[in-house]
Amino acid sequence: MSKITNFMKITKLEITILIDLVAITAFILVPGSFSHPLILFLLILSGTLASMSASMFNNIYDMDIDTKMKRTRSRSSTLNPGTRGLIFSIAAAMIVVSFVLSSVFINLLTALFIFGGFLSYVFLYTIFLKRRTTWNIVIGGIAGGFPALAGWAALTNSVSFTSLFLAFLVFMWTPTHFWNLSINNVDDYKASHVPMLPAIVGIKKTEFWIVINTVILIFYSLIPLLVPSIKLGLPYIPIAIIMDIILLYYVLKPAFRLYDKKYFRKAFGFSNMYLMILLLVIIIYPFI
Ligand code: HEM
Ligand SMILES: CC(C)=CCC/C(C)=C/CC/C(C)=C/COP(=O)(O)OP(=O)(O)O
Repeated sequence: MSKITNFMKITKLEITILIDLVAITAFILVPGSFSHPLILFLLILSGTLASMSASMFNNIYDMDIDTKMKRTRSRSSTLNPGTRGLIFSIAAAMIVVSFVLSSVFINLLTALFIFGGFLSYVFLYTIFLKRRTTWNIVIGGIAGGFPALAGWAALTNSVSFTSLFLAFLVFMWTPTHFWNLSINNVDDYKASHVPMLPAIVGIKKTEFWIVINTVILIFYSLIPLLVPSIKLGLPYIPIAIIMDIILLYYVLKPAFRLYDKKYFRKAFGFSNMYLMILLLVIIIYPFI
């Protein structure tokens, strides 16, 4: 049992679940989506394989720094020089199966969007940006937008204002999501020379940029009020306003509590809740 749980650790399954929820949300928003359960199943399967594969390649590439960081060093029990070859082969097989399944049984555009998420996470973020610039997670955050484009394209073979809105919502959400977490691991990032924002500019400046990014995210989340063609269901706006207010409370609190790291951890935790609840409200509405 521990072999399976350890293997799941290097696939970052908890992240993949929220990534899948992004794709499912975009899929559900397409009129008539309920009559295509098989396409939805294939979308989730292809996206899950790609996301897990990307996470495995990320962990293989980051083996040198992951052993130096408290949060990630336990991965070496599963991923180490002895198992790297096997895990590389499994990850490679997963992304190939993902691309074949999505391109053959859904459509090429969806397969390209899923593959785009894989490429942007593995190459743009992990290999090119992560160890070079404090903009790493801002630009690398586009990886999280691809599932929304894939979810809409699975049934329409196209892009829309709605799928673009969802893609950029995840993109805008990512810095608030990750910078709160990174503050709790700032010493790790300094030790491994990864230029995450708090490791370079300090905690107070990072809190400033978290608040700025969150204010922009809040205004962005309410854009459907101004763009009628982005139809997310009646409950979206009122729930978004409530979630925006609570998110702002969580991201401002550290500044009023002497930048105590536990409040950044709470803000990180709520940021995941924030995105999950906004997505679930959109998914559940058509069923009520
Ligand atoms: C470049 C963009 C991103 C970065 C750098 C990032 C970074 C991280 C890191 C370092 C963790 C902690 C993982 C661990 O300790 O094992 C994490 C957790 C997580 N991330 Fe992100 N993330 C990004 C984008 C996303 C996206 C797009 C999603 C989903 C839409 C997402 C969802 C999650 C979830 C659900 C967790 C687990 C939270 C928990 O364990 O409670 N992340 N992220
Ligand atoms: C459609 C598709 C495949 C999309 C992929 C999107 C995706 C998996 C985004 C997640 C990005 C992420 C968790 C980065 C963290 O890596 P890190 O190296 O900073 O985290 P670590 O230090 O925990 O390894």
